[in-house]
Amino acid sequence: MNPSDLLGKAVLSETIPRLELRDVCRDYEGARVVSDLTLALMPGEVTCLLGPSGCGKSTTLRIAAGVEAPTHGEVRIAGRKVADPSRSEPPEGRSVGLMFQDFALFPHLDVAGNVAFGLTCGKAEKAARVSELLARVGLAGYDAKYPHQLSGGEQQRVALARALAPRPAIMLMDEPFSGLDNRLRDEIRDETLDILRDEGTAVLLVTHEPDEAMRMADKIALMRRGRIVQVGAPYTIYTNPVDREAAAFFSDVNVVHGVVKDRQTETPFGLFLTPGLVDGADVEIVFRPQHCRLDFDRQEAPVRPTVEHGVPARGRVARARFMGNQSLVELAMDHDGSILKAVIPGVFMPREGTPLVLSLRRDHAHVFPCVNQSRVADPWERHVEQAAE
Ligand SMILES: Nc1ncnc2c1ncn2[C@@H]1O[C@H](COP(=O)(O)OP(=O)(O)OP(=O)(O)O)[C@@H](O)[C@H]1O
Repeated sequence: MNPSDLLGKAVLSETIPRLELRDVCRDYEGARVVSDLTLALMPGEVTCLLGPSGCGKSTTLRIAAGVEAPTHGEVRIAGRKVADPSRSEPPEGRSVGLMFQDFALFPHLDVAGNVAFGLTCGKAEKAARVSELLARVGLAGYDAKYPHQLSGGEQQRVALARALAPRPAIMLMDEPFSGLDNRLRDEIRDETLDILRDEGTAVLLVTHEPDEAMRMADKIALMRRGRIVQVGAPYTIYTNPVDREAAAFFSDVNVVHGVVKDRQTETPFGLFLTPGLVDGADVEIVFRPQHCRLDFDRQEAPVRPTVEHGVPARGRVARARFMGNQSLVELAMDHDGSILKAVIPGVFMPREGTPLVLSLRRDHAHVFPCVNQSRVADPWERHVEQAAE
């Protein structure tokens, strides 16, 4: 059976989202755990719902699967409404494949029985699909083995074959690789992705690991406290974070504080333009340790400011650690004693107390108004203009 059959003869279009969540909310005991969530998954696209523990990722996935109903909003599959607060079709009618961390193969069924479990076609067709899938996941000839005779990675492959068997239009995966050790995880993750892409399945993968999302996703939907705060390609999300918290979700960040004056902000690293913000607004300049440069502080040949790296600021080494293929140097800054971190490729282990100058890639620095700033009531200029109208 193919996905079109499962969707009641609806033709699966390449231009209609396979899965759409529109303004979905979910309340538990009066508390809203998913808020106004809108998301569309296109065929063959892997979307990662990424966010910290408890932000509502699994709840969103369960609503997409049909295990739970939305309190508000609707779910559409291939353009057809399958759930709103008054009605929610069960998972069987949705053409969704499910893969969870606890992949729970049926222990009393052999591998072939597990893979064939969701198939309703004739015996010969079933056998053909099972062989095809076992070959696809690298387990040809494992048909008669039982789950307890398989390694964790092999069990995971069987779970994938089982989920793919009915050719679901959508695959919903909740931390499916977290039970595997690192090397196996990378391998299985990549293989799984290749298979899902080949099958043209739209994938929604829940994870709290930024590395996993960056590695797997065509599109990341970053969630926080029940809401999607940013959606985009991994590169975009990483290089253009929507705020400090979004930046800090992917790596350590350095933060330098400043106050807006005449649409710009003076810092020990030079001036930053801060258009749209009112005088007196507190801002933070956020940059990743990877985007820092360190130089020795030579009085006779001082480091000059450049367009790319701006003005260097002085500090002394507080700590240096070797991290494998790079070194992490923590610098106590002369201007305020704060610690800023720099990641330097290769081995760079200066002694504690060594004077260094730190500069940053200005094109990778982000300026955000402080979230809990107190100096002005509202940092945005437009509000002041609107109020004056
Ligand atoms: N059945 C339930 N009844 C009451 N509260 C629930 C229920 N399911 C989830 N919650 C709450 O909803 C919030 C979101 O939970 P959810 O499992 O969706 O988060 P998550 O982002 O997937 O977290 P994790 O990464 O830890 O699995 C949490 O505060 C959780 O305690």
